[in-house]
Amino acid sequence: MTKLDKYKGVIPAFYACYDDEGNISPERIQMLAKHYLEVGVKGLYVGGSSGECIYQTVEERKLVLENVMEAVGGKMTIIAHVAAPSTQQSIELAQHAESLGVDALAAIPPIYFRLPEAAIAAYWNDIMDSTDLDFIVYNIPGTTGYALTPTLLKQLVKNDKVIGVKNSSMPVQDIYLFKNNIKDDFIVFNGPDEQFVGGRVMGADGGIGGTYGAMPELFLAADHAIRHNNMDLAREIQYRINDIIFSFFECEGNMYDVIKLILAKRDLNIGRARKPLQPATEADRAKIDAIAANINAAVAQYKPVYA
Ligand SMILES: CC(=O)N[C@H](C=O)[C@@H](O)[C@H](O)[C@H](O)CO
Ligand SMILES: CC(=O)C(=O)O
Repeated sequence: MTKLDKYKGVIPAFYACYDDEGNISPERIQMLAKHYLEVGVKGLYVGGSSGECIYQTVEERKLVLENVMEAVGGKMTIIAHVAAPSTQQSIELAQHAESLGVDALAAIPPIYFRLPEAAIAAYWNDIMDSTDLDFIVYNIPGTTGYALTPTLLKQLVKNDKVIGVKNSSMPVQDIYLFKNNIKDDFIVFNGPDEQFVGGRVMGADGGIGGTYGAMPELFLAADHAIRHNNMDLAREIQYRINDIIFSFFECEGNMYDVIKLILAKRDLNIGRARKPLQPATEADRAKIDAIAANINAAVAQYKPVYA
């Protein structure tokens, strides 16, 4: 068992939990966190895209993390995503997360302005310098417009706090770039859920994903198949996962709103996605019923792989 084993596995990106008025719901946060603990995932990634972080205030984000920690802290690995519009707010969130006892911090690059790489490095280093926690660099060029380079990563890892990269770029070969020749005992998390199996084969140690929370059992089954070298089964499960993810995208509503409506059908009501994320439409409702049934069928089929 190495110090980094606690990060190796299936880590759902935790969804924003609101009450029926759209305010942060401590009860629903605790309910959802306990649900994932029971399902048996390795940890939770709190306050990322799936947590709708950019649509929440610093105070709201603190409340979210406090409730996750109260419900499952110490029982699962908790990674707090703390990037916020300013460095000052990001540091405030980082220090708050440290005071709650999370395992690690993660951050996207600075948002909105296209800043030079030196400013991006300084942003990540400022956050790292503000706590003693492990730090995960988040590479998600599709949404941030900045693609992490191995050159910058080699510079960043001079700081021992950097333990890994969450890689959400699309080329699976980027996992090789961030895994190979960076430093010993370095973690890469697969980002795109549609290529969880491909990323793992390329060397990702685990995954953090935005759709895991809708069907964690399928990712646990795929993870089990990979660990047991059953690649035909791993691929079969990945294809089933992808059919489900692509059906999310056939809805007019935003994926997170669609997923929330699916979770509500399983007695996991966490409210709706915040605007400007588009709400699911009436026309989506029938599709959502069918997707929920498809997820249930896939879970019934593949949960026995690991359970
Ligand atoms: C761009 C984006 O949000 N990527 C997420 C994180 O890597 C993924 O987990 C996606 O939510 C998922 O692959 C669905 O497309
Ligand atoms: C999907 C993901 O990793 C996030 O919520 O940031």
